[in-house]
This record gives sequence, structure tokens and C-alpha cells, in this order.
Amino acid sequence: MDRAEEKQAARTAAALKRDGLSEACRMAWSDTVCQLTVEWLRRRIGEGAAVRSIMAYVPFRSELDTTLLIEWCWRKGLTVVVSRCIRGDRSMELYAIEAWDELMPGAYGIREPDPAAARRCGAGFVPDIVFVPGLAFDGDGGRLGYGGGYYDRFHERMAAAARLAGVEAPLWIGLGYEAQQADAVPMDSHDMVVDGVITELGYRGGTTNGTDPF
Ligand SMILES: Nc1nc2c(c(=O)[nH]1)N(C=O)[C@@H](CNc1ccc(C(=O)N[C@@H](CCC(=O)O)C(=O)O)cc1)CN2
Ligand SMILES: Nc1ncnc2c1ncn2[C@@H]1O[C@H](COP(=O)(O)OP(=O)(O)OP(=O)(O)O)[C@@H](O)[C@H]1O
Repeated sequence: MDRAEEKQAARTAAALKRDGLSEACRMAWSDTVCQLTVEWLRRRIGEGAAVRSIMAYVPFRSELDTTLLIEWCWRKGLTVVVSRCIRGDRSMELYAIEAWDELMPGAYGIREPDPAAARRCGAGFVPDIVFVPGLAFDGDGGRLGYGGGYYDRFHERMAAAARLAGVEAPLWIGLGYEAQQADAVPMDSHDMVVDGVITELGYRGGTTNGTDPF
């Protein structure tokens, strides 16, 4: 089996496993993960870290639900950024949203910012923290996505934008259920690595890039 087949098999298995979690468990764990994430953000802000903007995914299928996290960020006055998928070149466009009604049905059935309602971020914009969705995560920051390469390309783009602007690159934090933790996710050299993962059991990983965000 080559790597592409290995990834495809891992994707199918991980999607089946996540889809098989009961809705009651997914809701409860999503709540806990959002609370843990809020505590972590509070702690960072309290320590004086620059946390002005976060990027979050809008959940689809059985993904961990980020609703409470996004609403907390709004209440705190943080800029909440959400992406639109451009299927042609598999890139993502960023928009700041301030309310749920700025979203509309988009690519792959994922709710996306409505360009007529949300504010498009400038070309050089770099969020402070990116909350990353995934099918599976491992203890080394490895992440398995749906196979579009969207976050891999986006990670490269943000690294370049941060260098150009002379600002810190974002922190990349995976959000998921403990059931999505895997021993080793199949990885290619172009695959992005997350700086840490938060599950309902707590903060995971976090030493991948030499610094522990938790
Ligand atoms: N909430 C959320 N938003 C996200 C992602 C995500 O994982 N979660 N993505 C993370 O990158 C990007 C979207 N990536 C996706 C890539 C493929 C498929 C998809 O439906 N793939 C088919 C199989 C392949 C195909 O037919 O093209 C499938 O799973 O049935 C969905 C989303 C950007 N936005
Ligand atoms: N930085 C990149 N530049 C160009 N192509 C890329 C890049 N990253 C990934 N790709 C291509 O995108 C495709 C999907 O990559 P991969 O299997 O790693 O996706 P994924 O990380 O699971 O997906 P996603 O990030 O959308 O959740 C592959 O064909 C890969 O070669």
C-alpha cells in the first residue's frame, strides 16, 4: 500500500469511527473541549500573550462543535475569522464574522462566510491562533484531514505572510474528541503539524515545534 492508499484507508476508518460516536457524547465532549479551550485562551491572555484574533472552523458532519468557543470569543471582543473554500485551487479565503447570520451554505456543505455580509480579511492578515479540524491526530502533532490539502497549503501561506509582515506565525491547535487520537497518523513531507491538540481529556502534544503552547 503506498502512502496515498494508506491515508485513504486511515481516512475511511477515522470517519467511520467519528461518525459512530453518539450525538449525546459528541455534544458533551464538544462542550468540554470548548471550555478547556476557553480556559487555555484566558490563561494565555492573562500571561500577556497577544491573542486578538482566532481562526476557527465551522463544524460539519460529526466534527467537534466549535460554537461555544466562537461565541465566547465574540463576547470577549476577539476577531473571529472563518474560511471560504475555493475549490478551483484548494485555497481558503478569510473573513471576519460577528454573527451566525453572516454564514451561508458553501462548498462541501460546510457553512461559510457570505461575502455580502462578512468582512474579507486583508491579503497579509495572519490570525494569532488557528483551531484546526481533523479526522485524526497523533501525539507528534500529526493530523489527517479530508484530503483536500486545504490546511497544508494554508499553513504554508500563513508562514510566508507572517515572515513578510515580521509577525509571529499563528499557533495551530487541533480540536477533536479523544476517540480521534491515533498512535501514528500517516504523514507526507508537505503535511502541516499542529502545535497541540485539545480533547475532552485535556491538552495533548504541544512540544512538536519546540515550545509547549499549553
Ligand atoms: N469544518 C471544516 N471545514 C473545512 C475543512 C474541514 O475539515 N472541516 N477542511 C479541511 O481541510 C477544508 C475542506 N476540506 C474538505 C475536503 C474534502 C471533502 C470531501 O467531501 N471529500 C469527499 C471525498 C473526496 C471527493 O469526493 O472529493 C468525501 O469525504 O466524501 C470535504 C471537505 C476547509 N474547510
Ligand atoms: N502545500 C501544498 N502545495 C501543493 N499541494 C499540496 C500541498 N499540501 C498538500 N498538497 C496536495 O493536496 C493533496 C491532499 O493532501 P493531504 O492528503 O495531505 O490532505 P489533508 O491534509 O488530509 O487535507 P486537508 O488539509 O484538506 O484536511 C495531495 O494531493 C497533496 O499533494
